[in-house]
Amino acid sequence: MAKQYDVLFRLLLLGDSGVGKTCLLCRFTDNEFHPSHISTIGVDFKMKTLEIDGIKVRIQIWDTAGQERYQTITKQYYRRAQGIFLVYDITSERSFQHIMKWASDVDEYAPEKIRKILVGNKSDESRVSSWPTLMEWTSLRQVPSTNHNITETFTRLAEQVLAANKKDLDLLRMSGNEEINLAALEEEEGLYERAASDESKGCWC
Ligand SMILES: Nc1nc2c(ncn2[C@@H]2O[C@H](COP(=O)(O)OP(=O)(O)OP(=O)(O)O)[C@@H](O)[C@H]2O)c(=O)[nH]1
Repeated sequence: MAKQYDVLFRLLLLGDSGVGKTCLLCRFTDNEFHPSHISTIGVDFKMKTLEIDGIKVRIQIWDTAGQERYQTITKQYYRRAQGIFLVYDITSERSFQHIMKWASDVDEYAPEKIRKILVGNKSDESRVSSWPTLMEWTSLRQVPSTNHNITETFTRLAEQVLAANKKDLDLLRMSGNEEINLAALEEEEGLYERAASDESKGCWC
């Protein structure tokens, strides 16, 4: 049987409630958009496979609730991620200001090697947050930002995770591993199953 992927890893969507994390994910995996805001409860995930430089990359994308009351739960997922999207809404300065808080939580709870990308969502709206502030922030924190389309945004972070783990991947490949699971899913079956059973509740679009 042909193998389904060469490498699997986990990405996490973080940001205030309402910035559009669930919609970003649904547009990426199912090409669907729904106008209503139904807050995510805890966490939810979807999978997608991309091909990058001839490598089949399976990504498991975790959509976290932006609401404060779920943050104890969602923080538990940081340390299992290889890449993080810090999402804000370009029409909400407040959501951009809160990025500092999200980023410092990532620094505290996520592995050092984690790759981050800043995403300004709702680019179809006319009000845009202050670009000088954005530039200052991204250069200070060395976090790249993106104004690309959805697929490009997910692909860009996946490329960065691949590049960050290249040495380990090469070693694993040389030792004959067929499918390389950076997310080490087998250790977390309970977590995985619980989230899967909640999927219909958390993400309807
Ligand atoms: N105009 C516009 N609206 C968007 C866009 N993306 C999302 N929205 C709207 O923003 C609202 C919130 O979107 P969600 O994806 O549910 O937000 P979320 O960040 O997942 O929210 P929580 O689950 O509460 O953390 C919804 O009404 C969406 O329709 C976008 O690109 N443009």
